[in-house]
Amino acid sequence: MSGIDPIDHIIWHKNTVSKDDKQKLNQHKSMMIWFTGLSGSGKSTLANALEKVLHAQGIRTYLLDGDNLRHGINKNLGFSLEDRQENIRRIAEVGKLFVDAGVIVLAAAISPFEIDRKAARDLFEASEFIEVYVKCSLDECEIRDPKGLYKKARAGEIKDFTGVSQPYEEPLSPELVLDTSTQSLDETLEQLFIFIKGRL
Ligand SMILES: Nc1ncnc2c1ncn2[C@@H]1O[C@H](COP(=O)(O)OS(=O)(=O)O)[C@@H](OP(=O)(O)O)[C@H]1O
Ligand SMILES: Nc1ncnc2c1ncn2[C@@H]1O[C@H](COP(=O)(O)OP(=O)(O)O)[C@@H](O)[C@H]1O
Repeated sequence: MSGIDPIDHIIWHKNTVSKDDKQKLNQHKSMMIWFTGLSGSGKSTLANALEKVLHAQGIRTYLLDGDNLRHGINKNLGFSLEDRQENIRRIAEVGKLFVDAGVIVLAAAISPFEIDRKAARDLFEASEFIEVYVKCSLDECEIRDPKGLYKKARAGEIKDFTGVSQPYEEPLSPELVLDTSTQSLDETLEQLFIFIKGRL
């Protein structure tokens, strides 16, 4: 290796139509709302419910769901620590493009490691990244088991399963914590909507 990074020869070209211009056209700010939590905690349910409310108010949104992206852009990734890191990196980078396009992005991914969530956060301006910890006890997630995955993980049919055979690190300083073990969907959605409305 020559020691010269190819990135040294790639110069950033500033786009003529800025993020600010796009936000003005949309008449709202753009941001990344990042949902993290155990499988079955309620990330997808809450993200879909919030998107529906925002969409009904004429707000431009896009939902990046970890499960869905693993059918396409992330289909070559598994659940090792390295693959999860790359999964989060891609979701965050794609989300950044949407935020740049003036859109409110909702990303729902387990994102179990603080270091990967921090790397995602660092791609955005401070006010643009809202980390929502969808908090739910492992016991309750296992009772819900909406996809039957905990049962399979306990039976040893799925390895590296978050909460069972791989850790979930609770967020250190999320913007919002929603406790779905003790509160209904309507209650948690209301808290979330009030918080986001204050940032629009
Ligand atoms: N080993 C293992 N561990 C955790 N989850 C697993 C695993 N294998 C498959 N699944 C299913 O994949 C969904 C998690 O994908 P994510 O992209 O959100 O994961 S991560 O952010 O990279 O940790 C997760 O979706 P949710 O249940 O919606 O969280 C599971 O349905
Ligand atoms: N307050 C709540 N918020 C979100 N989901 C909840 C809540 N209370 C119960 N649930 C239920 O928990 C399950 C969560 O599933 P899901 O949204 O797929 O989780 P995740 O995307 O985190 O894997 C759903 O069946 C949902 O109806």
